[in-house]
Amino acid sequence: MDQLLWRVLPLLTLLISFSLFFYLQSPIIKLPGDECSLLPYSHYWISSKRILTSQGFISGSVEINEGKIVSIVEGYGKKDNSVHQVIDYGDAVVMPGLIDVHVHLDEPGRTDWEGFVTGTQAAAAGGVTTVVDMPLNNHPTTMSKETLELKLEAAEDKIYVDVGFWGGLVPENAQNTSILEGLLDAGVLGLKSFMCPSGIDDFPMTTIEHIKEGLSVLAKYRRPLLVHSEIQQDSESSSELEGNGDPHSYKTYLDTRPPSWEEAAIKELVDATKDTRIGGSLEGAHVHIVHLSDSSASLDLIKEAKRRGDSISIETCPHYLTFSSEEIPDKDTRYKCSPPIRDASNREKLWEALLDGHIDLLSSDHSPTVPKLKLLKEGDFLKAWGGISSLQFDLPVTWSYGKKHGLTLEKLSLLWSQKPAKLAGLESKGAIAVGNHADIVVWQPEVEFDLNDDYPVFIKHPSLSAYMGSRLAGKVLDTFVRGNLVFKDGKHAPAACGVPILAK
Ligand SMILES: NC(=O)NC(NC(N)=O)C(=O)[O-]
Ligand SMILES: [Zn+2]
Ligand SMILES: [Zn+2]
Repeated sequence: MDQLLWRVLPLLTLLISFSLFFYLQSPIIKLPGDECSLLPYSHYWISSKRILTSQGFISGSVEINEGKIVSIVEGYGKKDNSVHQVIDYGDAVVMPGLIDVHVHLDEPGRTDWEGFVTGTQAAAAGGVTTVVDMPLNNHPTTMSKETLELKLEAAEDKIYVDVGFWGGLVPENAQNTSILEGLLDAGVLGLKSFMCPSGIDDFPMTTIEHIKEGLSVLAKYRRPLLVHSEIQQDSESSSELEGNGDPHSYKTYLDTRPPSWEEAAIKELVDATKDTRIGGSLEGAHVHIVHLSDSSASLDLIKEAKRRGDSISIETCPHYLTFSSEEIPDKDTRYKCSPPIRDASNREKLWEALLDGHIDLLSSDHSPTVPKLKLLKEGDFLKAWGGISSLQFDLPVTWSYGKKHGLTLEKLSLLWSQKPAKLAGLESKGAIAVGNHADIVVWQPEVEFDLNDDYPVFIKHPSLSAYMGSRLAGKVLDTFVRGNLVFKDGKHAPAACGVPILAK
């Protein structure tokens, strides 16, 4: 009997110490009712042969505990599944989650257009772990502390990924800097303004004088101003064409918004940004040109400003890199946006600028509406709502077209995670690095899929997206936001546990 005991005892001790080990790790066991994550633990390792860290690709594991990345270990297969909670992704790519800094979520006020639930579920399904919401299309527009508070209230328990907010710079608050300071103190990550009509009555356009006022306030806060850079030109040709062309033809619309609109706005902006240089009167302020379409004179002006040392950056969007005006079918208003999608040679020059680093980052400018206002049946390009619907497809669209142009995964991540994090001032996001939020997308660049009616699309109005019907490469498997597995195999976590991001 004694002998038997001596044989069993070491085994028993081993068993007890194992159980104790797991018990002590037990923050990994979440409280019942915590429905933020599809994982039952919060301390675990992600392993893969292709992990894109801030130091480049490694084969190995990322340790995640309580929402943060706590260690990164090289050597795939080194983590023993029987001792640790390991999620082994094989050769799927593990990359920082995408940060989409230009999204119109339209809530409160126009939840029938999009909304926090649908928009952020679409983001999670597309590997986008943070979105920054635009101050317009929601009603009221976000241009004061009070209207930001309405946004925050509306977002409560509805966001599946983290959400930051841009505030609006409009004539009213540009002339009353205490409203502007109140808005910035309340936590918007920066401001956004339009140099042409925005299409929304309670978001009026700003002149360069308003913009300079805004920049002088922003300089103190060291936060950026994002500008929709088009100024309407009263050239005879544009007004003539607006009246006379066939509204069902895309070219009619294209001709009403020539590149000279973008050029005129950017000319005024780069004149102002010379003061953002070190030692200048606007040092600390930064101008970010949103959704650049014109890859000729407008781009040259910005390149020159950058060379001089101005604090200025540019984004473009996948639709300008994917589509071309020649290919847009008559009456297909899904492609209408401003500035407009231009011809194929313009698109190729945009790719060149993107790959050469002259264009800093990518964003979706996801700007949906209700199908009725997109006039899909009538097909009237002049009257239809301008805006592209694409949030869920940022990653596969960029990759599908980008790889043909020589885009690498490293560059893709720079454009979609690292640079956007920098623009929005999100210091703990945008890279897989120790100490950062565990915001991660796991995806298979080589896997193709058809974006057809059977595909699970979470944006509110899939029929408005010009990408529907296309075949894309790059399948998102899983998405983690601050360590919570928020999306897996087509399903979201039961609760919406994204966090509103406010600047301090
Ligand atoms: N009111 C809008 O959402 N406008 C948007 N519309 C586009 N891009 O067509 C935009 O970002 O300018
Ligand atoms: Zn715009
Ligand atoms: Zn927009």
